[in-house]
Amino acid sequence: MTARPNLFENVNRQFDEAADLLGFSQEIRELLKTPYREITVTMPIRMDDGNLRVFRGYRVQHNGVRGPQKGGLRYHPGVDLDEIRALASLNTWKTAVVNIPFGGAKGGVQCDPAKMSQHELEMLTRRYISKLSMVLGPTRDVLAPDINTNAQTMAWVLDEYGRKNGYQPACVTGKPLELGGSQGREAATGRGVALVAREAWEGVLGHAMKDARVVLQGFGNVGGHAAHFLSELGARVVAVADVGGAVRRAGGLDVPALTAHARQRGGTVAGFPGGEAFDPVELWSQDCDILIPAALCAVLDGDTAPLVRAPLVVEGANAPTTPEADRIFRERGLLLVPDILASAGGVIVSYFEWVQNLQQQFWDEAEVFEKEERILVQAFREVQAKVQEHGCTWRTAALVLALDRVKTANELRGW
Ligand SMILES: NC(=O)C1=CN([C@@H]2O[C@H](COP(=O)(O)OP(=O)(O)OC[C@H]3O[C@@H](n4cnc5c(N)ncnc54)[C@H](O)[C@@H]3O)[C@@H](O)[C@H]2O)C=CC1
Ligand SMILES: O=C(O)CCC(=O)C(=O)O
Repeated sequence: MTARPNLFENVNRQFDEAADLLGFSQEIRELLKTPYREITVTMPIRMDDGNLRVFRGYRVQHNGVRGPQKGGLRYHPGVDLDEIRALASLNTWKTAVVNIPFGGAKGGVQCDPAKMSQHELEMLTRRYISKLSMVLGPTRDVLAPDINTNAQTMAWVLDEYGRKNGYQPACVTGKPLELGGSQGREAATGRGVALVAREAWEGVLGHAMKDARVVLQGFGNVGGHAAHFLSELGARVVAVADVGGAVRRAGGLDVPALTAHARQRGGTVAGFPGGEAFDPVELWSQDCDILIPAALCAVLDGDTAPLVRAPLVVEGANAPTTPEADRIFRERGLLLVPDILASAGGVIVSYFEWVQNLQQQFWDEAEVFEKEERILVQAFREVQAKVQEHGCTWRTAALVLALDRVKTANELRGW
C-alpha cells in the first residue's frame, strides 16, 4: 500500500494543470490556492465511562469570494489538517463549477464514531460548534453532513449555534425536515452521482444505462443513494464494498434488500445473504462498466489504478484519486468524471435548503430534484465543452471552468 499522500499538494497539482491552461500568474495561483482561515480546536469530553478525552477538530475556510463558505463536517480517525484543507479547497472549485453562490470550506474531527455513544457524539458536536460559532453563520460559513455525520448531527449544530446567535436555520444544511431541512437533501449527492454517470455513460460513451454493471466502494449516504438511483435507471449494481466487508452478484444485487440489510447491521453490507462475500481488496479489479468510489480519499493510487477494468470512473467521494492514478487512467484512456462535478448534487441541494430557509419557503421533492438535475446537467455540458476546447481530462476541464469563475469574482471585488 502506498504511503498516505499529501492531499492538499495533490489538489494543488491538479489546480496547476488547469492554471497552466488559463495562463495564470504565480500571484493569482497563490491567491487562489491559499485558504482564508484555518482553525484547530481541542474539545475535552467527559466520556460515558467517566474518563476525560481530548479530541482535535479543524475547520478550514478556503475561499469566500463567490459567497458564504460551504462545506461538510466529517468524523473519522484519519482526519487531519492537510485532509481538511484539501477538501475545503475542493469545495471552492465544486461550488464554482456548478455555479452556485458559495465559497468552499470543510470541517473534521479526529475521532472514531463507531466506538462512541450518541451522547458522546452530541457532546463532541456541541463543543466543536461552541468553539467555532463566531466564524460560522448563514452569511459566513455553512456546515453540512459528510463521512459519519448525518441529519441528527446537523440538528445539534443548529441547536448549539442557536444558543449563542438565536434561531438561524440557514446556518447549517442537511438538517432533519422537521427543523427546516430540504426535501431531497439526503439523497441529493448519490442522485447527482447517478445522473452524472448516466450523462457520461450514455451521452459521452454512447451506451445504454440498461444493464450497465456498476461497482461501488462505500454504501453510506452517497454510495447507498447512488446505488438506488442507478438501479432505477436500469443499471445492475454487481459489487459493493464498505468498511465491514464486500459482497457481489453478477446478475445484480437487490439494492432495496441490501439497503435494509445494511440498516439492520449498523450500516455495513457484510453478511448480506443475497450475494457472495469477497475480499474488499479485490474490489478495484471487479469486471464492470462504471466504477464509483464513494468512501475515502486517495483509494485509487499507483497500486490500485492499474487494476481497474471499468471504462468509466465516477468520483462520488472527494479526492479518491491520486495524481499518479489520474496519469494511469489518462494513459489507459479511461473516462474519469471528477469529484467537483460528480459529487456536487449535495451542495446544490444544500444551496436550495439555504435559500428556502432564508425565504421561509418549502419546496416539494419533485421541484428540488428537477432543479438539481438542471444545474448538474448544465455543469456537465459546460465541462464537456471545455474538454473539447482544450483536449484535456474532465478533471482539468472542470477546474478550468471553476478557477476562471473564482478569479473573475476576485477581480470584480477589486483584488
Ligand atoms: N454526504 C454528502 O452529501 C457528500 C459526501 N461526499 C463524499 O462522499 C464520500 C462518502 O461520504 P458519505 O456517504 O456522506 O459518508 P457515510 O459516512 O454516509 O458513508 C461512508 C461509507 O464509506 C465506507 N467506508 C469507510 N471506511 C471505509 C474503508 N476503509 N473501506 C471501504 N469503505 C469504507 C463506510 O462503510 C460507508 O459505507 C466522502 O468522500 C464524502 O466527502 C461528497 C459530497 C457530499
Ligand atoms: O455543503 C454541503 O452540502 C456539502 C459540501 C461538501 O462538503 C462536499 O460536497 O464535499
